[in-house]
Amino acid sequence: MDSGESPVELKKGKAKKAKESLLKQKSPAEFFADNKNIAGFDNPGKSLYTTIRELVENSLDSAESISQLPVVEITIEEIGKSKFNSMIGLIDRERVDEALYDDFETIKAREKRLAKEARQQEMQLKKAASGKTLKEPTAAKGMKGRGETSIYKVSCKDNGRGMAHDDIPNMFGRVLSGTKYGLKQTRGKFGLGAKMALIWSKMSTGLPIEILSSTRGQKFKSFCRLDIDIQRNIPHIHVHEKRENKELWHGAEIHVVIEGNWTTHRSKILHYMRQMAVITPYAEFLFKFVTDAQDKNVTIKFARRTDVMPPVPLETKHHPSSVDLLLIKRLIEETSKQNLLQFLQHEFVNIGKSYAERLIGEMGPDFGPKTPVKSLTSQQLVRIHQLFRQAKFDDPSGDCLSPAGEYNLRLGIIKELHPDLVATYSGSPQVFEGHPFIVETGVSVGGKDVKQGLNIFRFANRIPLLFEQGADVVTRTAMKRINWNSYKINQTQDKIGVFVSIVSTKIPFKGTGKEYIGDDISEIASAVKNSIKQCCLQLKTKIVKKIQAREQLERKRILKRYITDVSSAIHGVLKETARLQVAKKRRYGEEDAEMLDNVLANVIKKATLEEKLAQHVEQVDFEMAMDFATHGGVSEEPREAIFLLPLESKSDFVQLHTPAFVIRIFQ
Ligand SMILES: Nc1ncnc2c1ncn2[C@@H]1O[C@H](COP(=O)(O)OP(=O)(O)OP(=O)(O)O)[C@@H](O)[C@H]1O
Repeated sequence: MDSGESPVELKKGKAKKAKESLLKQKSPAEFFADNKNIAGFDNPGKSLYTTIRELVENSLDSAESISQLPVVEITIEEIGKSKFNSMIGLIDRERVDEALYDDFETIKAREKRLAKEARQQEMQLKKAASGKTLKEPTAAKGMKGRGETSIYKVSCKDNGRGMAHDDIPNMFGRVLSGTKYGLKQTRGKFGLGAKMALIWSKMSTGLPIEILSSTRGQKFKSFCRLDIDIQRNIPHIHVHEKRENKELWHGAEIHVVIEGNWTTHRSKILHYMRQMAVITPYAEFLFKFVTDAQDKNVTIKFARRTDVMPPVPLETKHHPSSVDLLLIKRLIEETSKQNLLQFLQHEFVNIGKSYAERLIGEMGPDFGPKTPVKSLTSQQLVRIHQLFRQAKFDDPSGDCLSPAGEYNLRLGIIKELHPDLVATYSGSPQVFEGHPFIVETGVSVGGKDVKQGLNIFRFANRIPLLFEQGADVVTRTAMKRINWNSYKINQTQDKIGVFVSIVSTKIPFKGTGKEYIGDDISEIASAVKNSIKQCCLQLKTKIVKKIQAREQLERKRILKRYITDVSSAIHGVLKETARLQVAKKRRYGEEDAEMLDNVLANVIKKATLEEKLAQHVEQVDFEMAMDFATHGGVSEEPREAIFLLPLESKSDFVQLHTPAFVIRIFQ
């Protein structure tokens, strides 16, 4: 068709159209660079925290994947802006136009600030004199103080699996690439963390990331220095070479230089490390913060407390109820199985051969066990998907999961809170959207350095979660759905520790920053509630016993307090009565008369009465304790049958029941 336009006009038209088009594309790297907050890189301080997290979690995943007890060394070296400038060959410049800078103050503004500070100081002094608590004076506008950022070199070294030489550039320089997309309990999942650290370094310092790595038995170490082409989402390699590895070291060592803020996030970073050490007691962590101001340096070694590692989580297959149409299509593309029967049987959990046959029968006449799976039409896939949604399948088992274990949780609580009482509970595997999960909980009461009220510690796939506490399912459940009073625990006054660890093949984090688990998945919310309640029930028994023991002690103490007075009163009455008997004013029976004689002869003294009364109080106390134990006191404890078996086993026995145990005596 002839438009009647000349080639020049056509070209111009096309260029105009291109200019007018609003359609633009973004690469994943560009998207995350623009929205770095959703990956936990909200500001320089938080970015420092998240970078450390991502590197540490990669190191642990890596060491655990080869069943190696992890040793992780983390160093944060403060470089400072001036040192950084000289590192990149930028000469420091003196300020010329002071008024250009954000922290510039006019003489008037300075006078105003000084006057305000003097007023504040005066008020503080007055408050201090009247014994009132003092508030930190707020920094005046223009003074950066805690907000000051700096440049840090973050290094993380581990003894893990290492990476294949050729894979390194993509592992660190292509957003959404990784080895943890399978259905398996791992800390990492998205294929994003390490790349975000690199994107942040590119955005804040412009410096590349450095990786040194070697796999087990490999005679060379791979060294790679790279940054990322954000628009194209591909690695931009500066150096990628093999180096000598005489000591046959295996693991990875990552160095990245980023802007951060140690001052504002120091406590969160240390808190994270401490909690990581709590939930990973089989790992050794060496944490260092190095700066020019020697007194600010930090070195902490979190020693390994056990050599027993939880079993390595296993990769599992999809549960039919958890797959969507896209996933079914992908599984069909990837499967090596030829026909529908084999496909159903081998690519999913909980579909045995006979169940697969029944499912195929239910799909209709167009389907048969021998139907080539790759020939299925889109409609047929929809039919399969619909059936997967409606049919009944056994729940996936939790065998592929590796929970931290009640023992580790208890150890952690004792280490963190030094409580007076602690109870732990490990729930059986449960399921949400076809993914198995296990909730383990520890609840404690009392302890030193613990604040009153609820102290909540959350872990997901053995990662400590420190941000967004208020929106998390654990916090909400503990605050709103547990009636602490009914377990004799005071929610506001007692020092309560709540540790909850959830593991799953899929943790439904809100956002890629892995900061909290929402409160909207009813299966998880009810499992969390149940496991906290189970701990509370155990605690209630202990607390009731403690209260009873305390009351008993108190009763004894009160009774004992009266012994002296009561004894002297009785002794006085007896003496008076004895005198009346001597004066023949009154006559008593033989036994009483003898007792009165003894009083007069000082055989029965005040001390004798005191001693007898004290013995009586002890006796009554003992009888009451026995009575309590026989009538239900001990019955709240879990009972276990103990049997004394004869060498040659006979089944003829009598059974004796006591409140605490059962004895079987064989005849
Ligand atoms: N220290 C390490 N040792 C061995 N492999 C590593 C190490 N760090 C990263 N990797 C590899 O690089 C891949 C990408 O890491 P990255 O942190 O970007 O994502 P991820 O850990 O898979 O997922 P997430 O974004 O959820 O953390 C990992 O899947 C892992 O295979």
